[in-house]
Amino acid sequence: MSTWLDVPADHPFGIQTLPYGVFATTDDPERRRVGVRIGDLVLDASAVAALGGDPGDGPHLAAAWAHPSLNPFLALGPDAWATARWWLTEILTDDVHRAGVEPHLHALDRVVLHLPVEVADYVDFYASEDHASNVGQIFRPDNAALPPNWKHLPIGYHGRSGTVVVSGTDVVRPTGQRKGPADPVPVFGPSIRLDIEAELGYVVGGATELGTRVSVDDAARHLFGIVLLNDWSARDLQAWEYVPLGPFLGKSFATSISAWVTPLAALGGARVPLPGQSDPAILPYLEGDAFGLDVHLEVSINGTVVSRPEHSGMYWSPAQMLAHMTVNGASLRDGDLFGSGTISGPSKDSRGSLLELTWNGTEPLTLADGSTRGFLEDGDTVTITAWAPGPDGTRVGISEVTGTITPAR
Ligand SMILES: O=C(O)/C=C/C(=O)CC(=O)CC(=O)O
Ligand SMILES: [Ca+2]
Ligand SMILES: [Mg+2]
Repeated sequence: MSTWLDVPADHPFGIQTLPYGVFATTDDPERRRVGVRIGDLVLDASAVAALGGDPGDGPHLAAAWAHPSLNPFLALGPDAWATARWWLTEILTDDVHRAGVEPHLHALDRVVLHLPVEVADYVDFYASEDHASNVGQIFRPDNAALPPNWKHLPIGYHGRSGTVVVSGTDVVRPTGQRKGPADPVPVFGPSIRLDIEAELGYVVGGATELGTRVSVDDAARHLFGIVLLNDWSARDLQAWEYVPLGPFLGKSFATSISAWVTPLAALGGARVPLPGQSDPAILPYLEGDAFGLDVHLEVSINGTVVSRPEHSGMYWSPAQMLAHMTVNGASLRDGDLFGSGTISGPSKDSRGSLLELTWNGTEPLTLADGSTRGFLEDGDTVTITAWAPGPDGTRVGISEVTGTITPAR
């Protein structure tokens, strides 16, 4: 499959990828609408859909895509998502559409990208066995590395959807309470253990009714796509506040996601079996087509690569997380977002947080400029990139998530 556009066949954002985002042009910054990335261009999707004509499926999508978020498109559900992808592929591959489409392509460096989704509910899971056992050893050295429920259910917590920000947004160092072992009483001030968590975020559509549940087999009908997600975490605030109700202010100050949502439909070639869940056996409601995803991540701080986590090693799959999230009858909303949890592998250079990479700051990392880090300093820029295998030996680019730490206010 090839496009009439001048995009190299090995471009990670070629015709095999086609992620969705929300953009405005620098000339007209107030008019936000849905765009589709192809190469280093952004297609104004609603403008092209509104042209109508052959192949004829565009017009009903034009209205959904004219909005400043993907939510109305997410609400249309999986059949419309499939039609849309087919239609976009058609207009970008058959050059009969070239004259109509070309005026609606904008250079990536002439647009501003916005938060792609108005995030409804945000949940973060804890699905990497290596991450969970590392954090268990660090935070709870007197207990077993994994909690007793860990292999029976995908553990998660509800986060703060209103502080999910788009890639490129600065992150203000959070302030709060901490109490180290040597402090007789809690201390108030800016976090001194500010960390990252490299994760995938799953974007949900096709809202469901309260009281119903979604099976593992049906989950893919609600999983629209993925983003890269950085769950910024203040480890000192977290360690003091989290017993017994779990993460709260230590993680709610900001969560960054990529500007482009990669549709699950682009990741057919990345589906892999899960590493294995036979011991202990899982309950039947968590069984089904629980595919894993072979996504390769790279985490860098100020340009130095510090880790290469592999999503394929995750114990729990997104379909199982979605089934678990709704097993009690909780409804799904268009724009729900859930995180995979920190992606860590067995080797030291595949850990997805500084907490693990530096073993709670005791084994600092050295960056290319010779400076060392236990945790993040003001001015540090953290960037996560990723790719997944696509059709015919191509790579599907997963758009980066980046953010810079600014001083506490
Ligand atoms: O085990 C803990 O007490 C804390 C774990 C985390 O901070 C990780 C978390 O947010 C879930 C995850 O990203 O895996
Ligand atoms: Ca997390
Ligand atoms: Mg967060």
